[in-house]
Amino acid sequence: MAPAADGKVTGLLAATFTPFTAQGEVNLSVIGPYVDYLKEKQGVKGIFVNGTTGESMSLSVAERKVLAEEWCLKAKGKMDSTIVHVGCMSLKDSQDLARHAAEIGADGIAVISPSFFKPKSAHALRRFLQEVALAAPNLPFYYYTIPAFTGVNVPVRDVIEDIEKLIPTFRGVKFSGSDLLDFGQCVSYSQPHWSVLYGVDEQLLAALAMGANGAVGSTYNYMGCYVNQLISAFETGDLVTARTIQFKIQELVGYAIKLGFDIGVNKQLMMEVSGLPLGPPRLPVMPCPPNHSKLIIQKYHSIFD
Ligand SMILES: CC(=O)N[C@H](C=O)[C@@H](O)[C@H](O)[C@H](O)CO
Ligand SMILES: CC(=O)C(=O)O
Repeated sequence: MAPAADGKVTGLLAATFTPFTAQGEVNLSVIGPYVDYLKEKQGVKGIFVNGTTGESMSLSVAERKVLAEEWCLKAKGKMDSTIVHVGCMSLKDSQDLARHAAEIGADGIAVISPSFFKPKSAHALRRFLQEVALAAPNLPFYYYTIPAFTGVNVPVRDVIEDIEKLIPTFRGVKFSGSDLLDFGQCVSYSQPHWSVLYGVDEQLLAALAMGANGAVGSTYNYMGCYVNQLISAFETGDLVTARTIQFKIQELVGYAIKLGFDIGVNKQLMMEVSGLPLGPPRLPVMPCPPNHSKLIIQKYHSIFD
């Protein structure tokens, strides 16, 4: 997946963690070194900020703005794409963040459906997305589905039907669900200038076979270098190598799920692998228990070293 000349997003994007101080305040000073780590050590060429992994729904709008600004600033000239997630429960907050993302030079915005008052139809969801997109009329727009978290199960294929008539800036989907029927139908309907990006890292290979243009995920923070090898192997038709790497990722994620995988555990793993001081997660997410962190990092090294 060579970078496309037309700005189309391809390859691997890391869904970044939000660095906090030990006291739980946003810690902007880590973002510069974090970008360098992703580029130099993980070979990651894009970032997806303030998403699920970044605990966006636990951040204030003001925090999301300073974070987005710092990520864009530090990623400039280093990352091929910086996508800022701007979805909120309130349309007004989402529009505010969308306008802000345009001002700070983000390469695109993504929006998750509101999940307290859930849209009851594809139409309602499309109208919400449209109103957010209109606040940043020049920015590439991505719909982000993550049904396990939102409880919103509107088929994405229904959301994207003739979507450019509503949202001329529509450029793709970040698909963090395991419904490969819906995913395949999105790829099959996708336009040449769209990117259909997959977000369930432990089954990326299946999505690549189905035609994914790229991947956005939390584990690319610390396994990006291996997943780049998986993608290259897939592209050269070496499915044996691609599967070997995918199975290693499944072994780690499967192990973490058994222990209780959440953003606290995931963030701890990233801190241990990268050495970056990312701080604790924010309540209600709890910090990773020290015994779990030890076991998971041992597992990581036993699989990848
Ligand atoms: C819930 C969540 O964080 N999903 C991420 C992206 O959407 C994934 O990258 C997962 O963290 C990853 O696939 C591990 O399960
Ligand atoms: C994983 C992902 O894409 C997110 O954190 O939003």
